[in-house]
Amino acid sequence: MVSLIQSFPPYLIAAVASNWRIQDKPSSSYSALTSFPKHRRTSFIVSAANPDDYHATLKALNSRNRFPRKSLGQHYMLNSTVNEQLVSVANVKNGDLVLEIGPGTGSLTNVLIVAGATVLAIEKDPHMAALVKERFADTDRLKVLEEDFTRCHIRSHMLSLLEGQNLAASDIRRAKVVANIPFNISKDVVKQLLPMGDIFSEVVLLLQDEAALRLVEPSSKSSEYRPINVFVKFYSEWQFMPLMAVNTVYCSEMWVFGSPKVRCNILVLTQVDAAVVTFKLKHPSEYPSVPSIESFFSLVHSAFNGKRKMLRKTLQHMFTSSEIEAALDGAGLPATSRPDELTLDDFVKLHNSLASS
Ligand SMILES: C[S@@+](CC[C@H](N)C(=O)[O-])C[C@H]1O[C@@H](n2cnc3c(N)ncnc32)[C@H](O)[C@@H]1O
Repeated sequence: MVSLIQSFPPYLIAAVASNWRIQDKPSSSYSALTSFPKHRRTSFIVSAANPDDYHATLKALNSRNRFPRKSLGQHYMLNSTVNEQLVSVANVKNGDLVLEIGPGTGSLTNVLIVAGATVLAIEKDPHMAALVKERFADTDRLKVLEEDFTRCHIRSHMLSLLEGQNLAASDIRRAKVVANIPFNISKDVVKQLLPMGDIFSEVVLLLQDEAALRLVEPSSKSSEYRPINVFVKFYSEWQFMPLMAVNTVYCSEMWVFGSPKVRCNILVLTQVDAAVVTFKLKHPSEYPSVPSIESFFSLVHSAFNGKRKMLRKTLQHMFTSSEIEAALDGAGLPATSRPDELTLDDFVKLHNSLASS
């Protein structure tokens, strides 16, 4: 890490020591930091994107004396064009109701409000929730809830907002989700939101490209194929748009060895390969026809217990071998089928055939 930092020209290394104050012109150099007392926490910036984007973000963080926190996946967006792309992909129009997860400093929230949306923002970090409330205190088109999205009752929050809109039946539109989410909760977010096609028309997420590909790309006969891929296809039609080198800022820790040794919080301005994934949610009336969605996914999960095993083995705690073979036959599948060979349609046929046996 030290050699990485040293490889940057000094003007790209902004020492923002002295309690995290931002300097308009990065001036201090890396070597200046080594004169700080041992174990003193300090911070500095490596590399630089568009100065306006990073200064706006850093000033917002500085106003609350905050570092981006790794545990909360706080990678803050420094490309305002990416925020605009997200809003345009979701086709956000005047009067839309939009759910944003993790508004952070409010850079995407701002673009949503400018586009005319009313925004419900769920932010787990109390400091960032307070920052966003303060930043948009002048508008009544933002409601910020300080909650953990993975634990909140999003359906009841959305229903009370939709009901409160007092719209005529012909004007009621389903809401949208537009968010740059922390990568560590991307699977939870997808699992919670995709079955809500009665409330949301689309979910547009900025995801790390590898996480995005794991969710949407693997199809049957691929070694990466998992129950989550069957789940995504059951509830949505998706589109994937890769974005190379998106500028974000996050915080990392390092020891700078010297005399004395200094522990630093480093603000790293970095570029990540991300992707915008749009899930067009099916309305519940469009879901594949199964007698029970719960028992359908229970079958899919059981089928993948022992991915390389044949279904007549993995499902034998639920059905007899002859029931499974008859159902496979009824679904037009070989008796030796394995879970990663079945498409969504195949699973539906297999489930329905077993359910009626
Ligand atoms: C990747 S940052 C994105 C921030 C901002 N939207 C942007 O584009 O710069 C993720 C945000 O989600 C928040 N967050 C993390 N875990 C969360 C959770 N479980 N529920 C709600 N917000 C969460 C973080 O505090 C942070 O503000």
